[in-house]
Parts: sequence; C-alpha cells; structure tokens
Amino acid sequence: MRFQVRVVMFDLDGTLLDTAPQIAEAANRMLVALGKPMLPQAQITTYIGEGVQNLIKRCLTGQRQVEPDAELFARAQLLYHGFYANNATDSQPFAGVIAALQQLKAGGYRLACVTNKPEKFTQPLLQKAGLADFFETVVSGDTLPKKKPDPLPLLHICQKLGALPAEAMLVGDSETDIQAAQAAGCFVVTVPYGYNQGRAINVATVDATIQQLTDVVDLLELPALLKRG
Ligand SMILES: O=C(O)COP(=O)(O)O
Ligand SMILES: [Mg+2]
Repeated sequence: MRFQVRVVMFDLDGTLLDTAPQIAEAANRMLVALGKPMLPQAQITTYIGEGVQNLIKRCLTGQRQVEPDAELFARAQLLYHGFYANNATDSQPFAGVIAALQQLKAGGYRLACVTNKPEKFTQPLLQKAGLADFFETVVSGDTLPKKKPDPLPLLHICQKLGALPAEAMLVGDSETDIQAAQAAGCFVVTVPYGYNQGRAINVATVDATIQQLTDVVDLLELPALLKRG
C-alpha cells in the first residue's frame, strides 16, 4: 500500500537518534550521586519514550505506578538534567536517517519532529546531529500542555503545516507513537530498532512497518518524489 500524505512527522528517541547510551549514562550518574545502585542500559532503555519525568521516576522506583518521594524526585531531576546536558548531543542518527530525510525533503514533503523529550534537549540534539534544518516544526514534550500519547502535538503540527490529519504520517518506535497517531487520525509507521519499553511492536496496530528510515520513501506516493536507486 502507498500512502498519499503531505506531512511526515518523526519521533526522535529510538527513531531518528540512538539516544539510549547517553540517557542511560546520565541516569546512572544520577543514581550514583543519590547513593543508589546503577541499572543496566538495557533496563533504562525500556523507560524511554514517555517523557523525562517518567524515566526518572522509573529509575528511582522501578515501577510505573509507584511515585518516588517528592524531595528525592526533585533532587533526582536536577541531577539528571545536569548530567544529560553534558552528553546529550553525543547521540548518533540510526542508519538511513539522513538519506531518508534528504529524499523526502527533495520530494517536497513537509517534515516535522515530534518528541516527548524536553525542548531544551531537543534542539541542541537535532542541531548537532545535522537534522535540525530538515524540519519545518519541532514539538517537544513540554512545548504544548499535552504530550504523546495525546494527539495534541500531532494535531498542532498538522494545523501549522496546513494539512488534515489524514494527510499526515508519523514514523515512530513505540506504542506511545501509535496511540498518538491513531487518536489524531494520522497514519503510523514503525521502525523495529527503537525502544518501545523493551517490547516488540504489535504490527496489527500500525499501517506499515519498515526496517530503516529510507524504506519510508517506498511507502509514499507523490509525483514529485525522487525515488532512490
Ligand atoms: O521520552 C522521551 O524523553 C523521548 O521520547 P520520544 O522522542 O521517543 O518521544
Ligand atoms: Mg521514541
């Protein structure tokens, strides 16, 4: 199936950039500073995707439903933000990311980035990785009153770029992305290499799956699109 869309939105962590090594390092520095045991990177990776507050809470309590002590959480947040500010921009794009963005841009698609990461980390990361100029708009986890899985960030982007939700596609790595796209009425496509809380994507819930980002080009249909190869 080929999709007739004008806007392609991309999740950041686990879709465009491999941010898990730097997030895990900052989280472990936070845990050490708090006198707590470090966690394996693979475990911390499963906490990525629902915003930084959730990540820190999960590192402190190990569980989704358990709230950490408020004072401890406040200290942990300050520590994490300080450590992550030092290494965040070391994250590298996944295979095919830059080539895919170049081809889509050349094909006339309007591109956007939609992440649950805080704004202060998003822009420097996109700049350093050489991705910032591809996106007409970037919506972070704290840009609007609600973040993914709420549809608001996606609807905001569609409105800003003058497209109906049905003319837009989100490429993501997690159930958070799938829920947001479905609630917004956008198409959703997933990559298999991302984080998704350590689980495989349920392919029955998405419009298509791809192996790497350059495969998006083959899913789209526009006369102006410059096909690869
Ligand atoms: O949870 C985060 O901080 C970022 O997650 P996302 O870029 O995958 O939305
Ligand atoms: Mg993600």
